Amino acid sequence: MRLDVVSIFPEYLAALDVSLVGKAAKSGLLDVHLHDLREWTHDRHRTVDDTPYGGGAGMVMKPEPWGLALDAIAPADGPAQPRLIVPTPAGRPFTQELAYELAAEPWLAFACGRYEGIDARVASYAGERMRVDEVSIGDYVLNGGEVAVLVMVEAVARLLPGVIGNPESLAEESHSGDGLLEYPVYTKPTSWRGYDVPEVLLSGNHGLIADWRHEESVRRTAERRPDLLAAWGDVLAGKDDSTA
Ligand SMILES: NC(=S)c1ccno1
Repeated sequence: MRLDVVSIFPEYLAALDVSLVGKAAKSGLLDVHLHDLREWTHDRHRTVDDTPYGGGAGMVMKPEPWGLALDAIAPADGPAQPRLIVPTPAGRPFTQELAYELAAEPWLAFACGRYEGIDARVASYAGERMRVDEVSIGDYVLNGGEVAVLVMVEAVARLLPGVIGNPESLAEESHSGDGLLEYPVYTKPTSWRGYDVPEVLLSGNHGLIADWRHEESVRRTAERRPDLLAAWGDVLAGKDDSTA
């Protein structure tokens, strides 16, 4: 998978060189290209923003540098186009399902907005030749898209074949498989500061252990994410219309 990230703070994305994503890049599973948006400015001050039409606080990122950046990274007459992801609090939710979808793409490009955001015409222009998704990692506002890109790249990269050691572990994670939250996990010692590992986990009875883990997943989901449990209930009751 090729990844391009455009930002006015490309050094923010240095974290992509470490840990799991860094290993994937070094092994050739990821081909990461970081770009400084200011490469595509031509004035003395390397201006990337201006005041918003219609008034209001803050500044808006100018379309010109973004247009030149997209044209340089993914020329209109090129053999392929990336899927463009624009992190924004106004975007569709980033979910594990979307992470799996993005992990199947051969080329992703991320546009990191700053200030009040990127001139809306940039997404329209890009949309003429590539799929554009405006995506939010949560209902809160950051100072820019860089942190969101780090989150999304880690969530996507770890799903790529060969990136994590044991792909079986992906099946039992929160928000995967049955869509419930993951059950609590324990390791040695069996007793620690007066806290004991649940007896069932020491029983060696795999059926009982599986039942206990499912019950714990349902309990946790009911306590912390009843919204997920409602959706799960609909699926069980055959009301799920996602296949409609
Ligand atoms: N919630 C997201 S993705 C965001 C981007 C910029 N600010 O918030």
